[in-house]
Amino acid sequence: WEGNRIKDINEADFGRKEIEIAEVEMPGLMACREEFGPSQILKGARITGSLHMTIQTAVLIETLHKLGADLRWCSCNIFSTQDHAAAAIAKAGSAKVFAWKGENLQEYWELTFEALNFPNNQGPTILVDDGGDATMMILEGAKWEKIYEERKELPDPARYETEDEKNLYAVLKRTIPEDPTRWRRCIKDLAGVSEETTTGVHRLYQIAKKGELPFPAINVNDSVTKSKFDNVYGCRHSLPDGIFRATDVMIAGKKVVICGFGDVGKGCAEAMVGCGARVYVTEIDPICALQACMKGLQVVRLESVLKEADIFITTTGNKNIIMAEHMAQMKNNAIVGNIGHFDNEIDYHGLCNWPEIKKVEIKPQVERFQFPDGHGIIMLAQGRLLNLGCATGHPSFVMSNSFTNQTLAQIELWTNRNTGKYKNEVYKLPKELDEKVARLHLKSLGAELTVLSKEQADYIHVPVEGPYKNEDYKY
Ligand SMILES: NC(=O)c1ccc[n+]([C@@H]2O[C@H](COP(=O)([O-])OP(=O)(O)OC[C@H]3O[C@@H](n4cnc5c(N)ncnc54)[C@H](O)[C@@H]3O)[C@@H](O)[C@H]2O)c1
Ligand SMILES: O=C(Nc1ccc2nc(N3CCOCC3)sc2c1)c1ccc(CN2C(=O)C=NC2=O)cc1
Repeated sequence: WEGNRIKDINEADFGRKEIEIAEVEMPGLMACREEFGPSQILKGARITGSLHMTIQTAVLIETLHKLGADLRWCSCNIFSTQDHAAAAIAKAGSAKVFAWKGENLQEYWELTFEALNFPNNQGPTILVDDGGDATMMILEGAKWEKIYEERKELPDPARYETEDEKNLYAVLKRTIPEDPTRWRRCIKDLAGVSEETTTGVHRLYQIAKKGELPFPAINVNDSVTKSKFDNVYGCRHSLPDGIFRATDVMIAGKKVVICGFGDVGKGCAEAMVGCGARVYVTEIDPICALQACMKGLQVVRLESVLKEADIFITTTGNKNIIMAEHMAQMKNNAIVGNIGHFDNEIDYHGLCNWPEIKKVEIKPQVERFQFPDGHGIIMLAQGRLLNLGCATGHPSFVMSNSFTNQTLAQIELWTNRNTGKYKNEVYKLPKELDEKVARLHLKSLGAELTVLSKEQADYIHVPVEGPYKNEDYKY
């Protein structure tokens, strides 16, 4: 399809049907269209997005488009694109899309370049990033342009360690000689970036700390209405979703171990209690452990429950939580899954290399590993995020909260591109906007907010219209 690079335009109608369903579940985005659409507040903006090309992201894209922006979009993960979502956006012309499920790394970086390459060799004027790859391409591109200007040659991409780096620099090596000032022009044109996740935000703070951030950045990840929704409510919904789709196991009456009792662990434990399980928690942090006790949960060491628990879920964001040695001691057909960090909470590699282990794929993303003694364990999503591998990630309503933050952040960056309000630093959205995101999601749930009297507002020292909490309030 002219100007797009997607898998199959024939999936567009299916995508459109799912987008229309998702819109009803994304009231915050629909409210933004109502409020900011008439004024075309993003008119003139060129937005590049590097964020999972899913049905929910399609609703974000069409919201930004309806606010007047011109968009080009790629995914931030080689597997996360839903091809029917990409096709629907391409067919509607809401954005030019450069993404398909199952990209290789060379394609991934070529597609990221395409998303950054507007007509007439222009770059974006605002950026939506998830994990920081688009930001990195721009910053590394500007760095390599200076090298090229001085030496009239560029380093060999093969010098880099990872396949990721090799492929990123291969794109830069090809494109810089064609237009040796592109990336510096892009930086000059950019009003800023709004970053979706912890990883990307961490990278931005590191760059800013070195004084090397050349445009403003808004940390969407740490909006309460983003992180609590992603971490607590998103996982509370999608953990059982993934387990049910993968195993059809009856959770009620079973012993479930949740490793980690942070935001994700709290959501997961609550879901498992709701399913009628007996829930055990492992923790390193005494405060989180005490919180688990206050919920009536048993705080244990993993080693103490290996032989009796039925389901083990890691949520720690740490590595080496469940090792092959642990799984060798588990009861027959114990279920093991991860919903925390990418793929190193569970020792999947060690399990695959256990002497005389037998691996049988029950169905995609569900494997049974049988030990020499005949007992086996059921591994979900190869130890990767089971809510993505075995289900469809977070539900639309959860993403509506995240993406309404993204939309408000894009408006902030664009409308303040010439006001000097934002310096080349990393900002969180003001609490008023965080509260606004929450407000935009109440009506569809039938919630009725109470309004403070002036006297009450003065009594608790807050404005009648908010913000209602101070910056370090723990929701
Ligand atoms: N799958 C998803 O959709 C999804 C969504 C949001 C977050 N996450 C990921 O989940 C992870 C956790 O996120 P979070 O917001 O809950 O973080 P968090 O820091 O709030 O919680 C992690 C908890 O694990 C505990 N922990 C660390 N090491 C441990 C160990 N060895 N044993 C037991 N407990 C240990 C910590 O004390 C902490 O309480 C992160 O990697 C995050 O990126 C995944
Ligand atoms: O990462 C995401 N998705 C994803 C899907 C499949 C997949 N398959 C993989 N592999 C690994 C190697 O072996 C083959 C299989 S990795 C992988 C990743 C992802 C994250 C957040 C949102 C945010 N989100 C929602 O949750 C809902 N809408 C959203 O935009 C989406 C996808």
